Amino acid sequence: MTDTPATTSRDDDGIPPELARLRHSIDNIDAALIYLLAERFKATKQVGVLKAQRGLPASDPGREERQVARLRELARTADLDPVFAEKLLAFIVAEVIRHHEALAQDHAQDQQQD
Ligand SMILES: O=C(O)C(=O)C[C@]1(C(=O)O)C=C[C@@H](O)C=C1
Repeated sequence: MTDTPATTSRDDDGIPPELARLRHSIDNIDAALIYLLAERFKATKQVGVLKAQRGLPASDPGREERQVARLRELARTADLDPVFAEKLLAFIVAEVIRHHEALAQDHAQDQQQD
């Protein structure tokens, strides 16, 4: 089998052009979401290192509360379901906290070895 690019004309064969156009747009949006998430995780990794170095807790419920309120409001303005926006943030933040905890553990182990 030969390699096929991510978006192939073969994928679009035999489907209505309008559907193909919309799927192309969806693929672009999905790509943007992946790049945006990667940037967000790069930033939160730096936060995790900083927190580990200073012995700060992985999670900050007050900050999360403010983020939820802000994103729910943004979602309303953008005509997106605020409940979905809150769930998405919770999903992402849970992963960030997992990373923070792993970084804190690594940092504690490094300290013990010194
Ligand atoms: O802002 C922080 O303190 C973070 O660790 C980042 C972040 C986030 O992903 O936005 C993650 C965990 C905290 O509970 C709050 C926010």
